[in-house]
Amino acid sequence: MGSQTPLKLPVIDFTKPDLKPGTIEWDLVKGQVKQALQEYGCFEALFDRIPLDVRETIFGALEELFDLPLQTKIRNVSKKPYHGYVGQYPQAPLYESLGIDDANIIEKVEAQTRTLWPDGNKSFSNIIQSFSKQLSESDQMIRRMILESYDLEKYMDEHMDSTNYLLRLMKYKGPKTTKTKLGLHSHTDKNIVTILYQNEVEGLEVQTKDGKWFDVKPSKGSFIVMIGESLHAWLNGRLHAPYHRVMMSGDKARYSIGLFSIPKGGYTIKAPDELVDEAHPLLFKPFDHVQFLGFYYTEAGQKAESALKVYCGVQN
Ligand SMILES: O=C(O)CCC(=O)C(=O)O
Ligand SMILES: [Fe+2]
Repeated sequence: MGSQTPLKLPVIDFTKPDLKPGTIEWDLVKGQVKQALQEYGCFEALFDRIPLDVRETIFGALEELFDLPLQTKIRNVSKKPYHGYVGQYPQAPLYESLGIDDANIIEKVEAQTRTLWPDGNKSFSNIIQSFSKQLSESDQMIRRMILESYDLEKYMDEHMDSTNYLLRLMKYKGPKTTKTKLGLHSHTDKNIVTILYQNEVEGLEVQTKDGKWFDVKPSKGSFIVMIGESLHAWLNGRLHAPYHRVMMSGDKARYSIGLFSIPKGGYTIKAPDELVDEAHPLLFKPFDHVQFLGFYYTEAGQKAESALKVYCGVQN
């Protein structure tokens, strides 16, 4: 909490012109991505696909959203657990969030916007969709690099087609104390890749592989890319899915946005044969992400240190 381990995440620059597969630039960045994800499970990323004015005005859209009455916000529901409105939890009193499923697809965003604003809200749905669409292209670029790094090109189309995008919009109230208060409890993400974007209020902390917490302080306008447990499992443990949490202090609200690439229900996550051998025995039995989430949100799933290991871990 606060000024603990003075560690700075690697910063990876994706803004170079002509960052295309097959170029020297691409291979250099690809190497940095692999190294950062093996070591920390996350890195800070510079992307320039999303115009600066969108990056700045999107927090205004979040403010407008969270200023809606609670009765309105709870109309944001989803069949999948943790995809709709989450908040008013005694264990996390500062935290509130909403989810937009298939946030890169305009018709889907407009329909979900109408549950909040019955007459629609064009400026809200447009900014949410364009932010998500551009960021989903960055997600795909990073996943392409990861698959190439492990010589898994033949799975590229299947892998890309097996996910959809959830955008979560989050608000953490300032606790208005000098003492640090929990914003969001320590967890690993359960999906494939998460890309986080935040306003100027810090609070995200990540745990290193050897258990030390450190503050993540992205520079203005940059993003945090993080691996979830579904990718960790699919790659048979090659990349690390880090524990992280949010700790809050001060008066100001933290707004953050997460784009989550999530395996579709019905798609079985199974480590490719290429990644399973004597030195790397299979870590997880094949599983369905949506069914796993069902377990994760049970009492047993919440209690487990690693819900995925309890659910489908192989005893080696
Ligand atoms: O607000 C943040 O920066 C982190 C959010 C997060 O970890 C999550 O939604 O899974
Ligand atoms: Fe997370």
